[in-house]
Amino acid sequence: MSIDAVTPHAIPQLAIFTDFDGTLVEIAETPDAVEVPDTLAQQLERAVRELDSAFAVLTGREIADIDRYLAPLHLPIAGAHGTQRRRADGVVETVDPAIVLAAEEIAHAVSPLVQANPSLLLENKEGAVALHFRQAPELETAVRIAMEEAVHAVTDFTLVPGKMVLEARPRAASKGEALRAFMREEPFLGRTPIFIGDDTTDEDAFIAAQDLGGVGIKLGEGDTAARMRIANVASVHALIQGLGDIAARDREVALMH
Ligand SMILES: O=P(O)(O)OC[C@H]1O[C@H](O[C@H]2O[C@H](CO)[C@@H](O)[C@H](O)[C@H]2O)[C@H](O)[C@@H](O)[C@@H]1O
Repeated sequence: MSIDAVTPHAIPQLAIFTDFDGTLVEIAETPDAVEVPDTLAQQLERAVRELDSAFAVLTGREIADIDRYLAPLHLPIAGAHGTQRRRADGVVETVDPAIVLAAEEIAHAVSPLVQANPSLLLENKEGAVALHFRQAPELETAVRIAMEEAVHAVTDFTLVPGKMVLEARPRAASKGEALRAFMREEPFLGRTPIFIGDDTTDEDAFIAAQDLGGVGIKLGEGDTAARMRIANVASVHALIQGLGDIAARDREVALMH
């Protein structure tokens, strides 16, 4: 085969979606204690460039949290489990005030349990609530009961278990729906999605990526819909770097044709 017969793209043009906690950074004892490597933002910036900006974070955290950890990057982000979304053009979609209010009501309803047990940690996010029991694993059942009661008192919210946390989010929002929304827009449109995550809250997005012809990559063990696995956070960083390298090489080959 002559070199002219080689297709310009060695792999399909990719859109990379990644989770944050447990995937881009190691899990820490509390949400504020995560250690973000100094080089992470720079590493991501390069991959973002090589992938023509088809790179987004899908996270349970709020968008502002991720902006702070990945400064000066301002990536497309779905925050609070898909309740918030900042598109690639920088526009942040407005969260329905009824959803914001319902989340506040849930947080208010579980606050007596938190006041009685200061080792619990409540995160009151825009349109979602997380109740962490990492510092008090013995309170998992009490957390579940309180969150179930609180969610039943509002409309259209559901519970999602995470790592030593129980979260409430709107039924209509998920990382899967967020991934599908990004994929309908430039610069993601027409690309092949890859989603990397580590948690049960990532399952919707594994399924969405695979429905759209791409791949879900699960970090760690446990049942999953993802077709591929990756061992640890360091391997995720290496994978993102490698995919950036391939995109850069494909671009060079394409320029030669
Ligand atoms: O979707 P993610 O980006 O993985 O975010 C999921 C939740 O992550 C955070 O909680 C988890 O990470 C903490 C720091 O490592 C850890 O202390 C906690 O036990 C984990 O559950 C974050 O605080 C939540 O808001 C996110 O929804």
